[in-house]
Amino acid sequence: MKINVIIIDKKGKDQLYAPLIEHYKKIAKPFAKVEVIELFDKEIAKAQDISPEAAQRSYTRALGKYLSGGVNIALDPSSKEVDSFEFSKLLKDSVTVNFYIGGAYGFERDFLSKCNKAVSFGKITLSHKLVKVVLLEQIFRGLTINNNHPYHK
Ligand SMILES: C[S@@+](CC[C@H](N)C(=O)[O-])C[C@H]1O[C@@H](n2cnc3c(N)ncnc32)[C@H](O)[C@@H]1O
Repeated sequence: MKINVIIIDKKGKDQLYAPLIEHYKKIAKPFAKVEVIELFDKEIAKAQDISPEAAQRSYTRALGKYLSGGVNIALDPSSKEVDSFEFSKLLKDSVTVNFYIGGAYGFERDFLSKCNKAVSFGKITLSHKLVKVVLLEQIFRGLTINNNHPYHK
């Protein structure tokens, strides 16, 4: 199984969280190959200076090319809240699952409508860097639930 975490973020800038991210990728290996794909370019930087709408459009442009392969799940604070057991079901019976983390201005409605599902980790807004860590822990937890591994107990 392949799990891609696709995030609007500058490459290699999160040294604070990098060891945790590597940790979760490593311990998930017996169950799935987890890859983190960071996307950021001049167009996104420029759009973020123009308006929230322009920023969201630039995120859709960057993320959109990944939508064609696998099950697509956006992380969106205003969508349906899921607990860890519901979350684990998102990982069941799929060859490829793509998770999307938005930039500072969140997602365009149009992008969310193209995903198979949008889920929330609660009403609080987490920084995109912190969401990445929380998501990776939940991915590992979900994989252990699905594989009956004691970690989730
Ligand atoms: C700084 S937040 C953006 C906040 C933006 N105002 C919004 O409503 O989406 C950056 C990204 O982190 C993710 N995120 C932050 N808090 C979240 C939560 N509670 N549940 C799910 N995703 C969250 C989302 O993918 C969001 O696009």
